[in-house]
Amino acid sequence: KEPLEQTDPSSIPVKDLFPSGDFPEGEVQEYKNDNLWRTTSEEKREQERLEKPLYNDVRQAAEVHRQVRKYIRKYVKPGLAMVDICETLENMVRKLIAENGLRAGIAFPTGCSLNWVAAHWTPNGGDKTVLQYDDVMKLDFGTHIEGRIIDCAFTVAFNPMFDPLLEASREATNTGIREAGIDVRLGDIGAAIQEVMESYEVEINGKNFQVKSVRNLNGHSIGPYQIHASKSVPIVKGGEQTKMEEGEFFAIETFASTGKGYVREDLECSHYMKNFDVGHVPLRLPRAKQLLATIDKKFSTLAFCRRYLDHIGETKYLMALKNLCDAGIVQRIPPLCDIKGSYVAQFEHTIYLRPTCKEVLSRGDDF
Ligand SMILES: O=S(=O)(c1cccs1)N(Cc1ccc(F)cc1)Cc1ncn[nH]1
Ligand SMILES: [Mn+2]
Ligand SMILES: [Mn+2]
Ligand SMILES: [Mn+2]
Repeated sequence: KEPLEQTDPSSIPVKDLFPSGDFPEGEVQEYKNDNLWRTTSEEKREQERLEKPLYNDVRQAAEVHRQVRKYIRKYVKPGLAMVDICETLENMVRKLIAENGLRAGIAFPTGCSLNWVAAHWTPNGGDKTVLQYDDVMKLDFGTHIEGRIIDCAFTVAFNPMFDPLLEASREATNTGIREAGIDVRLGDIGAAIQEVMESYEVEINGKNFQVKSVRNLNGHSIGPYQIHASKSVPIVKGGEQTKMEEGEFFAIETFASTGKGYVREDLECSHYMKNFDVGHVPLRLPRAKQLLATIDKKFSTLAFCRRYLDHIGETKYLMALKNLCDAGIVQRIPPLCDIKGSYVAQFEHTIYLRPTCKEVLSRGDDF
């Protein structure tokens, strides 16, 4: 059967567009250097046939990501409230992914960090922030099917003076993706990313800057229901000798800055996430006990934000949430900021190191 046509704005769940259950493959890249044997190995091809259900889950999540961002790019304009941008995006993800509890849905809070805020900012309820013409907004959102997460981000700026800053991150991210591969040292990827990043200079409001790669932000490996697994992918040169391995998912993301190229925690926290390696903890405080039960049921180990607690009907939860954080059960993930007045751009894709090739799962015709 032929895939059906999506409406505009999108309304049909992606799984109904692909009745065969086979979802579009991402961009396939061959591994560099001596891994070319993998492309033709019968054993490796057989291994992939056995992994087909996994590929279709994560490819469905990737197709949802592509369709949502295609609509949102047209929708975002100066003058829109940040809350409206996030809720429009989140409602579209819920529809296109056919949200179903912990089996299919939003994977983490919609990052819409502005200007010198690099990551992990989303408005809390009641926030009045409005998007401006001169803003540099990083839209970083996640989709998942059965806990298989697509973590993918792009930057929106209306003023063309920011184009070279955006291009620096976009080219650096594509360089990181090309360098990635089985047995590649994470530190070597960081060096390649930094070299591209620092080859850019930008003029903003009459001042010249050499673009810096933010040295304390990283890409990361991804596991089932675990947005950051054990490995970090540096975006500057350094000694990281750990290697990438077959069968791993990675978020390759870079951050281009006109500031210090170094971020610190600042502003009110919105993002939270259960610690992956914390088991069952007996709690006496009734509100904390009830909130933990809700988190376990609605988010499990996926990251969430205050607006998501509002969305499921939780109220007056801040003290209980503080209790869970102080007990080490939930971690705060605060906004990460370069110096005030600077600008940061980001591009991010999720890749999978398949037995026969590297698949850029979230690649679209946009970036
Ligand atoms: O900075 S991270 O915490 C990190 C941890 C280890 C290496 S990188 N982080 C993981 C994450 C944390 C909270 C989220 F809601 C979503 C993701 C990277 C990231 N943020 C956005 N996209 N990707
Ligand atoms: Mn991300
Ligand atoms: Mn990421
Ligand atoms: Mn108990």
